[in-house]
This record gives sequence, structure tokens and C-alpha cells, in this order.
Amino acid sequence: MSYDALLWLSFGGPEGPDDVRPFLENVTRGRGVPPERLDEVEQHYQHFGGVSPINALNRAAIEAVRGLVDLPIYFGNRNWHPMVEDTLAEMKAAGVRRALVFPTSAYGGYSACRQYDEDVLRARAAVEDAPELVKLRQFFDHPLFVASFADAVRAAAARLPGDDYRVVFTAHSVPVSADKAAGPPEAGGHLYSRQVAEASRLVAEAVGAADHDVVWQSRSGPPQVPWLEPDIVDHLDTLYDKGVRNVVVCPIGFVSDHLEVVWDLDTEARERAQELGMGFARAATPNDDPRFAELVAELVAEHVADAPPRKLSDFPALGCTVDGAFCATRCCEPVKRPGAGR
Ligand SMILES: CC1=C(CCC(=O)O)c2cc3nc(cc4[nH]c(cc5[nH]c(cc1n2)c(C)c5CCC(=O)O)c(CCC(=O)O)c4C)C(CCC(=O)O)=C3C
Ligand SMILES: [Fe+2]
Repeated sequence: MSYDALLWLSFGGPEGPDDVRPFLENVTRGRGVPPERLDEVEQHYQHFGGVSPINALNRAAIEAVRGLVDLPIYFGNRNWHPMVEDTLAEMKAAGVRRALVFPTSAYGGYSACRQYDEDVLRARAAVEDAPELVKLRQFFDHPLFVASFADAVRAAAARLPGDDYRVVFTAHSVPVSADKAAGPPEAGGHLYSRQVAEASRLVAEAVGAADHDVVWQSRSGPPQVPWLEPDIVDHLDTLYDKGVRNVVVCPIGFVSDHLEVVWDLDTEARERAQELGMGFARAATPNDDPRFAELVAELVAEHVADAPPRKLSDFPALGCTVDGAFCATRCCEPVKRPGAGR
């Protein structure tokens, strides 16, 4: 099959103080997130002048991929400019007929995978005679993803005093009901949390860590709705009580050092560690690591050159979709959220 472009599809983030509220409205429309939570998150963004690092990080990551991929690369987001529907209109005007889509999330599940299909559906609905869009697969178990994080964990560990540290992996929490509903129904659900656990295990194995933990961060939603736990900040207390004095925190759930990483980890979790007197080092995310760029090029090659998929786990390769259709029957369908407004 031949393709004439690559669309880099991401979450988007505000680029100034006045962008923050409308951005947050876009993210949470119809999701039942209480206004108090929005006010709190708005403060996190305003703390950094209303600028999320995510757009600049995406642009840098795209630069790293240019030259490795023989296709023009376009950038579009779900929640902030450049919005994916505008980017798709631009692609159409440039004569693009069929494009690959790289979503900036390694995992399955509604928020990490299916929602990017919904972005594809939304963008195609907004553009007349829209180009065909083929989304690339999930890559949480790709050897280059694992290698990039493994190096980052080693580099973070080197900043801690002594050799005795615990590796704590963290990913964005989701409602327990959403995790349960993730993956093809016949596969038993919990695709997101199981893939996060598997990626963590692979990285822990690569660095030779004796023990590791998988915890969650950035919980949203109404307090009465259960989300994946424990939270990273609470978990530091638990580890301290067990005698752990040095931690490497690895944000395995993300591909760049965006706001939820620099606030929830570098600010909140780091402060908690300082209060406890624990050594704390946060491992870098892939960002513009050449290996991550190479990974994207390999995913593209699976389609343009029939290159065999490289993967380290036994999970089936999911998430490859055409024009936003489910990748497997009803895979990662959204669940009804209590308190959601729509
Ligand atoms: C699984 C997952 C990923 C990883 C997969 C991926 O990377 O795509 C992710 C990434 C991100 N989440 C981000 C930001 C936010 N997420 C929110 C809210 C939520 N996230 C959820 C899940 C996830 N989110 C969920 C279930 C909600 C509740 C609302 C809903 O049901 O949909 C909110 C609303 C406020 C609040 O936190 O309550 C914000 C601002 C940013 C950008 C940060 C920046 O600006 O730099 C990024 C990359
Ligand atoms: Fe999020």
C-alpha cells in the first residue's frame, strides 16, 4: 500500500494563559469532571505561565523523525491548535489521499487508543472527501520504546546517592470501569493496565531491577468514581514505611515530558519525597530520543515496506485502524461515566 503523508496526532496543550480554560473545556466536555478539579488543574498550567510543554515537545519529536521517514509529516491535536480537523483540511488541500497516523500514546484502552480513533472520525467528518487515515499500532512493547526508558532509568539512578533504589513506574490513571472495558471483549478487558504492567516489567528486566512497582498519577473525575490506584504520591509514603530511601520514578505511560509529568511528578511527587527525606530521581520520557524517532520510522515501515513488527511481549498488536473504525470488534469502547453531562 502506498501512503503520501504521516499525521502526528497528539493531545495538544495550551500555549498561553488565555488558552488554558478553553483547552480544559475541550478536554473535559461531557466527561463529568467536577469544576473544582478543573480549577485545580488550571492552577497547574498557570504555574507555568499557561504554557504546556507538550506542543513544543511534539514539534521537536517530529523534527527527529524527519529524514528517517520518506513522507511529509503533519501535526494535529485533539484538544488544542493545531487542531486535527484543520490539519486534515490542510493535508487534503496539499493533495494527500492516504496517510498513516502516529498517535502519541503507546497503549490500548479508551483514553490511550480509542479516543485517537474518535479524533480521526471527527477530523474526517469535518473535511469533505477526506484522505484515508490508517492509524499505526500500539507500541508499548517495542524494543526501542523499552530501550529508551531503560536508559532513562539508568541515567536517573546515577543521580541518586548509592546503588540501592526502587523503580516506580507510573502512568495516567483511568476510571476502573474504563480499564475493565479496555481491549477486545473476548480478551477479558484491562488491556491498558495490563500493557502498562508489561512495559514496566520489560524495562525493569532491562535494567536488572530486583523489584519494581506500577502506580498511577493524575487522577481526575468525581471523587466517588473509582480510578486505578495507588496514586504515586501516596505510594511514596508506603515505600518509605517499608524502608525504601531512594526512588527512580519512570513515567512509562507517556512519550514526552508534558505538564502531567512536570507537575504531578517533578513538583508534587518530588515535594513529597523531599518531605519524607527520600532520594528522588525522575526518569526522562522518550521526547526527541533518536531511538523513539527510529521506532516511529519502524512502525511506518511495517506499512510501507511490509517490515515485520518488532515486539517483546505476547500481546497481540492492536490499535491499527482504518478511518477510525474499531481495530477489533468493539475494542476499547467508551463506558458510560457516572456524572457525565452528555
Ligand atoms: C490514559 C491517559 C493519557 C495517556 C495517553 C495519552 O497520552 O494520550 C492521558 C494523557 C494526557 N492527559 C493530558 C491532560 C489532561 N488529561 C485530563 C483528563 C483525563 N485524562 C485521562 C486519561 C489519560 N490522559 C482521563 C480518563 C481524563 C478524565 C477526563 C476524561 O474522561 O477524558 C485533563 C483534564 C483535567 C484533569 O486532569 O482532570 C487534562 C488537562 C495530557 C496533556 C498534558 C499537557 O497539557 O501537557 C496528556 C498527554
Ligand atoms: Fe489526561
